[in-house]
Amino acid sequence: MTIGVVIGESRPTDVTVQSSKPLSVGEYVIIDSQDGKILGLVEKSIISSEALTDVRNFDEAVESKEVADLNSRDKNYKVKIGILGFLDKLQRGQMILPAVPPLPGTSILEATQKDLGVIFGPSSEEWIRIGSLLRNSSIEARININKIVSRHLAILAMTGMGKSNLVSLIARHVASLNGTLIIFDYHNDYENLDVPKMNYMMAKINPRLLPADKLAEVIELRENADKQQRALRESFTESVKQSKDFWQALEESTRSFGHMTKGYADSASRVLDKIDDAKHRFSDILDPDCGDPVELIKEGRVNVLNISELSERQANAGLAYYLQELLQHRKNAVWEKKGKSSTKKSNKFLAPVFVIIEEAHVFIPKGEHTDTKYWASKVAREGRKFGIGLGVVSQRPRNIDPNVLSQMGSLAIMKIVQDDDQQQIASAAESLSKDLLSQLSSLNIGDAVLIGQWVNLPSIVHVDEVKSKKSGSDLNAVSEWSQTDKFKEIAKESTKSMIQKDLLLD
Ligand SMILES: Nc1ncnc2c1ncn2[C@@H]1O[C@H](COP(=O)(O)OP(=O)(O)OP(=O)(O)O)[C@@H](O)[C@H]1O
Repeated sequence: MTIGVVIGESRPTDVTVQSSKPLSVGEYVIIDSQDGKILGLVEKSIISSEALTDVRNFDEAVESKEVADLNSRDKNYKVKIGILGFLDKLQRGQMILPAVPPLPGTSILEATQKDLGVIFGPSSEEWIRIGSLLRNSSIEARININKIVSRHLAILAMTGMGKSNLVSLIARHVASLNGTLIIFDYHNDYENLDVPKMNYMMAKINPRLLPADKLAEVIELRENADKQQRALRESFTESVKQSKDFWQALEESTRSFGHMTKGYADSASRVLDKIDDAKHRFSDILDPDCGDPVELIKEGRVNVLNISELSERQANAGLAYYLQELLQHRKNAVWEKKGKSSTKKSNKFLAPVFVIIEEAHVFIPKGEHTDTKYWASKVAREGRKFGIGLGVVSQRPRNIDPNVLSQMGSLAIMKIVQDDDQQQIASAAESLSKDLLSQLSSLNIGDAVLIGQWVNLPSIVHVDEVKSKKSGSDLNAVSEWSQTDKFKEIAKESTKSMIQKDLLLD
């Protein structure tokens, strides 16, 4: 059905159209050009009224409204449509723009399932459903999961706009494909994630496996306390690492270093305090007897590593360790497959893994060195060769390291209003056009702009809500307070009856 006609000047990249009804920004349409069907995206939509133009006061506005209501030709729907390429070529994955612009007078048609289905919802196994097109809601939106494992992913949005919902959706699909996913969960958002055979665990750090400077970080020695750093470094010997009782051996070694080394008694004693403190405060996290924590990750499963109990520095050291080890395991596995491995050690992670880092701006910050950033950049650069994909999730894209962000081959961007966040994303993602960028502040919860290699074309979609996901949703303080009130009554009553019982017993 014809819904518009090309008018005015027309270009190979965009046309202006007079339409029969208002069209939504983000809607796909077909331009029935002289050279074949072209897919277009509504980029601008303007409605004007002849009668209500140049109105000078309220009375005139009221009168003009009556005139406008009576005149069926009063409203004018003008639309700017961006040209995406020839439809048949896009359906085969090629983006070819017309050399000659569509002629003025060319008809604009509604896009059908047959036109769009192949482009936005290919049916092969690696394309997983993520939702539907926001403006053509009958069309399924799918993403290519292979591309995010090989070329990485960023999920960026203001808080509460649906980042963890999207992560949960991806996790479900990965689980159904028997893939290996590791989520570093900084706010304990995924404990109740409803995926089969999920492996949920507290992230642990085995102090024996750390280099001395990292051990200093996790027991929270001050960075510039040089003498304490040295005391720990010298005491943290191979025999301490191998000893049965790690903490005791480390303490003895530190004590003896303090005695033997002139001018270090006080520093060693401070290190001993720190060790004692860490041993008690972080007993759940720093575990010298947990073996290699990477061994606890299960292949072919969704693994959620709760890092919410770790301090920022500990989480950083922990994440860096996991990333380094995972990359090494994948390298060994790939080399072994190619018959180039020099180690006889049996490798874990024989198939690709996907790692998601929540709160990426904390661990991969702009303008500041962190170990996680070092390893994340390495994974971002080398992951493609070795089958380790990185997913970064953040509500503050402006604070993420731009180099790492620009290595993310695919992006899901939800509502973002801050200008500097938008600019940072725009400079990291070439395929984010100005028009799509301008859409970001008007998106609703669960709406996302998808760009990059995981989609055939940039698209605006509404992501499916993961209904059974209990995590992440805002808590209902009012209802919980009313429950607490009831509990208080019960508590009061039961205490009363106990007091009565006690009196009777007396
Ligand atoms: N696609 C969606 N459709 C409908 N509702 C959604 C969708 N995605 C998320 N929501 C709702 O929005 C709320 C916040 O979602 P979510 O926890 O995923 O956001 P978030 O961006 O991860 O937030 P935070 O930054 O606080 O972690 C939830 O209550 C969720 O049910």
